[in-house]
Amino acid sequence: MLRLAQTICEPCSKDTPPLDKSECQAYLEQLPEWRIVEHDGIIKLSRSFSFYDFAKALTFTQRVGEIAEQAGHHPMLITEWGKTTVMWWTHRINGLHLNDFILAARTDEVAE
Ligand SMILES: C[C@H](O)[C@H](O)[C@H]1CNC2=NC(N)=NC(=O)C2=N1
Repeated sequence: MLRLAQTICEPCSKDTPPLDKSECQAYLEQLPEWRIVEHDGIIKLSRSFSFYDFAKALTFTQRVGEIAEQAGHHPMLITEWGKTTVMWWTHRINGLHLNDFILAARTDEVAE
């Protein structure tokens, strides 16, 4: 099984089909803290990270923003006192793509 965090994101066209449930479940084995949720009618990858205070949550938010910019693939970030919630999905296909799982794995790496 590929190590998600080290996998290179791949180009995604609007005709690319979203991953199906079994594909998502397979990738999710490497992301035990993440959940697949339906939010605004779209299937997304979601995880909340807890922090000591708002400043720590904000620092983490900035780090996730940096890996998103590097990859050209961006999450929804909800930052509040002591917590940041990250949701990944691919807008272009209104669903989940391998890139979302890669970025979720990289998100876990910057949380440490
Ligand atoms: C033009 C730009 O590269 C595209 O709009 C990118 C930007 N970041 C993105 N992020 C996510 N999550 N999904 C996308 O489809 C997407 N598209």
